[in-house]
Amino acid sequence: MTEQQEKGATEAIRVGVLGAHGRMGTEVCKAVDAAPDLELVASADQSDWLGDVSAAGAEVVVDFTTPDVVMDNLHWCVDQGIHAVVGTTGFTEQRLERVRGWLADKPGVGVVIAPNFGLGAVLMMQFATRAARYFESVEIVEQHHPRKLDAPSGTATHTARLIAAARAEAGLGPVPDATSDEVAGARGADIGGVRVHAVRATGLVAHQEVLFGATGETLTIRHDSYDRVSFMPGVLLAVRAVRARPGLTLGLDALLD
Ligand SMILES: NC(=O)C1=CN([C@@H]2O[C@H](COP(=O)(O)OP(=O)(O)OC[C@H]3O[C@@H](n4cnc5c(N)ncnc54)[C@H](O)[C@@H]3O)[C@@H](O)[C@H]2O)C=CC1
Ligand SMILES: O=C(O)C1=N[C@H](C(=O)O)C[C@H](O)C1
Repeated sequence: MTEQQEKGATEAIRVGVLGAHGRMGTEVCKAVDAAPDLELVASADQSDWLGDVSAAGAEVVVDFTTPDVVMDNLHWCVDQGIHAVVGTTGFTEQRLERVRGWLADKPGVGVVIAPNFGLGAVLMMQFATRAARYFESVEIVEQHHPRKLDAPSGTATHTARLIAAARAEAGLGPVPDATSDEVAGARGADIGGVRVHAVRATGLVAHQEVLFGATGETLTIRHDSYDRVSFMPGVLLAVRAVRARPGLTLGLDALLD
């Protein structure tokens, strides 16, 4: 039996990829193509017509495009009744609310949006959330390749929000910081009271450190993606799960558990 016949015999999930020519999209196409239970039916980039993706029968669309187009893509998917797995960054709380609104009108459709599909990165965020209540100080340093469009990264932003929520729940006040005289930007961005610093350098892929401090000790939690294949197990996990998860799933945590 050929691989194609095998896929047909087991009713493979029909997958379309948006941003297919990009760094992530290229890897996703390869990973979907290599998975015996998935079939790559459409691979579209910015000059392609989205109608071709639905015409090809995609049941699940994977989006790794850019923050300025992802909302239109996602709206289109939900409208068409196509499930979506989204890795593209730029999801503010307002954007997530809009997605929830679209999904309310399409109760059968599932959307998974994950700021990071690396399983190690998901664990790094979980460990950081767990540690947050025990340390009065915390800062995040994210490091990425220089072609990244946004800063701070989606992962760092999400981590900062998780830590801020854990600190608030534990009744911690603001982090101690006497700095009042700074060159603009020297102390990084402030996300929910957590300072986030973004480094861009050739040779990097995607890396993050969360530095906690208390009297007499520090704890550093670090994750490194050296290759974009590191995101693929998480992407495929979401592709396999999304059809059975109507509504919005934020992050991979629920899928891992
Ligand atoms: N959640 C995660 O685990 C990860 C998320 N990302 C995020 O994914 C996004 C893409 O990252 P990269 O692949 O590095 O970027 P990239 O720039 O290499 O790829 C983006 C691709 O999207 C295409 N594109 C632009 N507009 C489009 C449209 N309207 N329809 C279809 N395709 C369109 C571009 O032509 C390009 O090929 C970024 O937001 C990045 O931060 C990246 C790595 C992991
Ligand atoms: O642009 C990237 O490369 C990455 N983007 C995501 C982010 O902004 O967090 C995930 C990962 O860090 C790689």
